[in-house]
Amino acid sequence: MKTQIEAIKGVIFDLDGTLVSSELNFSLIKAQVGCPAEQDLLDYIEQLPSPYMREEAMNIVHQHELLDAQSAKLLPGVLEAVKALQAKNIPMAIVTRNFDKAATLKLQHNPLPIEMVLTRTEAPAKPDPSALLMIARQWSMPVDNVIYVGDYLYDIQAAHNANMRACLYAPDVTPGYAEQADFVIYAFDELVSLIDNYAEKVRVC
Ligand SMILES: O=C(O)COP(=O)(O)O
Repeated sequence: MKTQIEAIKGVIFDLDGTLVSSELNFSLIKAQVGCPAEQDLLDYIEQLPSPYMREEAMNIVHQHELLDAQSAKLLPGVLEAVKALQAKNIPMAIVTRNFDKAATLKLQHNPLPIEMVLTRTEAPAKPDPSALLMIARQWSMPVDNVIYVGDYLYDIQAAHNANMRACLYAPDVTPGYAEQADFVIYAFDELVSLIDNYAEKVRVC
């Protein structure tokens, strides 16, 4: 049986560790809010028993995120790749687990020609696919035509939860979960070649 591979017509990016550098120390943040190392930080905060405890914990997270925003820098090759995709009229968006103020600051300090940005303030955090699906809907684009590019397991999971293809950006070490991604890139110029290979025509294998 032939499998049809849909063309890539839209690209959604993760923010931290993909477009910009991040020094968020999750071990430290978890220790400060009392979250067990193996538990997801946001899930842990959400299940805290009182609004006061949730607010206190979230304030700590916000402080770390705002501090991180001061030092975030565009990663190598990002601007060139984004401009190349813009020149090809590929719609682009950003989905991040950051809260809105931190994401806004990071992008103010590191401007990119990408207007649509969804944070955990606007949509449930990854690996929930809601933000990715909202963007595909906004673009009126089938999810098969959209790729999500990120550097972490949650990014792969969110893409697959949205029935999109997942592209892992792994510039340093290739993690074990890389095998779950549909594509792995080690540098940003590879993304442009990837889109070129998949943008023009629907390939059948
Ligand atoms: O703040 C985080 O948890 C990570 O942010 P990201 O989704 O942009 O990688």
